[in-house]
Amino acid sequence: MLSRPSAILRSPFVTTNPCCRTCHRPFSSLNLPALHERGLIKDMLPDTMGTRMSEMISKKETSVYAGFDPTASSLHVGNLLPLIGLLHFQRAGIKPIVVIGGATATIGDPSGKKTERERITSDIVDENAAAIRKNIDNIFANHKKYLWQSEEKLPPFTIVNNMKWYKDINAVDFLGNVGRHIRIGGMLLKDSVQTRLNSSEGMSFAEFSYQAFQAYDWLHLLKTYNCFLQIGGSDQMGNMKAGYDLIRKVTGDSPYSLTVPLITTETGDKFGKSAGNAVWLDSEQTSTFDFYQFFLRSSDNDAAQYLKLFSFIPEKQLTEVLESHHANPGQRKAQKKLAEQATLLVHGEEGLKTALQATEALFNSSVEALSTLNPEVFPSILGQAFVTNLPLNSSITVLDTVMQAKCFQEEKDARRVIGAGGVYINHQKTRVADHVIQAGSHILPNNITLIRIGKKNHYVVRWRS
Ligand SMILES: Nc1ncnc2c1ncn2[C@@H]1O[C@H](COP(=O)(O)OP(=O)(O)OP(=O)(O)O)[C@@H](O)[C@H]1O
Ligand SMILES: N[C@@H](Cc1ccc(O)cc1)C(=O)O
Repeated sequence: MLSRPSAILRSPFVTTNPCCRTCHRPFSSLNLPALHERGLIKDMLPDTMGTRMSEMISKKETSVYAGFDPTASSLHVGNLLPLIGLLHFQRAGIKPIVVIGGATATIGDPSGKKTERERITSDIVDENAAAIRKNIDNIFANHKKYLWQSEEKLPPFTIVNNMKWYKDINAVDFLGNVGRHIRIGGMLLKDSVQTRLNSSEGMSFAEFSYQAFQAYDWLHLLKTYNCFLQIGGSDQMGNMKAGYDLIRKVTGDSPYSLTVPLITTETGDKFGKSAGNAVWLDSEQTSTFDFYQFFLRSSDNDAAQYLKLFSFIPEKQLTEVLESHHANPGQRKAQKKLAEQATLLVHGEEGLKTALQATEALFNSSVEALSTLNPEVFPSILGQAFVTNLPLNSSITVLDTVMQAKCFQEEKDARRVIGAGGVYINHQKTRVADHVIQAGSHILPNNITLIRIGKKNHYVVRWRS
């Protein structure tokens, strides 16, 4: 589910290049109206793009940035959207900068939070920063390798931790040089502040000051990388406005911010860390298979919208996919294309191959696909807890196997469900608990056994001789 892009009837852009609706190459130069049409742009500040900014973009006189606080050990699907925004700019020859908020993570962004974040130690922040740097590196590398079908060279991207500049600025200098340009009135008006001030918990000075740090980041990037553009989720507009005001005040120049829509659940909650419903980009936390399945399971409406947001497929091809999908929705062509493109971006060709093979093996009941999967990939497909290594023992029974694989807590439950026909071994129903496990039928050539309880609970045993 996605919050709808705000309706902007009149185009808010000064168009410097024509819409590439019919071109086959995906966005050879930045086409903001086309991105807007795709639903990737929710709001803008200022709310129209002036001639000067359009020119800076077309002459590539600016870079563009988005920031991510390392408050978890992986990014998630929601964070993908600002990154995809950066990639669209990179495709147009504009240098993308990713800020990892090593400093800001210790302060805690109050945007969209009902309560203050727990303080994280700097050791954990450093570990998280290294982990999300890997996510980001992979995404840029996969995009270049699998999704950029052009001879043109992409400009290099930069990842920078904001601790790099904060470690050299002391509090007195920060307040003296930066704080004096930021007006309390504007800070108080932010939704993130108002919500907290009206709550029983109130707000700490640290969280209140967060917007000043994000504002200064932008000023610093403007001076260092000529960065006039910032992208973030729509919950970031308040922080971006603080940066916009600071830059105007200090430099007299006008920067520009764009927000992407927030991906939400059916109940309207933002997909993310705090909501506890994240689909992680790190395959140790959400397997490539589950990642693929998340997109494959989306509703027809979401799939149509997500394809525009999460893929780089040009408009014409997108229309073809959707027309073909609507002609026969049962084939789920839109969902398959979406899952394929998002998985390629995050997990590359290898990840997509594993996800497709696992889908065949688990959901399309293909014993052949199951037998050709590398036993080492099962922990990443199912999760470590659902994979058990067992010694090959000539007299082990079906009952022993399901108990040792921790499919049931009590033997009596295992016997009852097996007797009722609820246990499948390598997709074959098995009703006899005391049958001895046989190589060939129960144990596949890759030395694994797939156990399914009911419709969708999968366990794997890897046999070791
Ligand atoms: N569900 C989402 N849809 C679109 N953008 C998102 C989503 N979740 C986060 N973002 C964006 O990703 C960037 C980094 O977000 P952030 O580090 O705050 O992640 P988060 O998951 O929102 O964390 P938390 O839930 O702890 O606030 C921000 O620009 C934010 O707006
Ligand atoms: N405040 C952003 C992360 C961020 C950090 C530093 C920045 O300069 C920009 C963005 C968030 O929590 O989502």
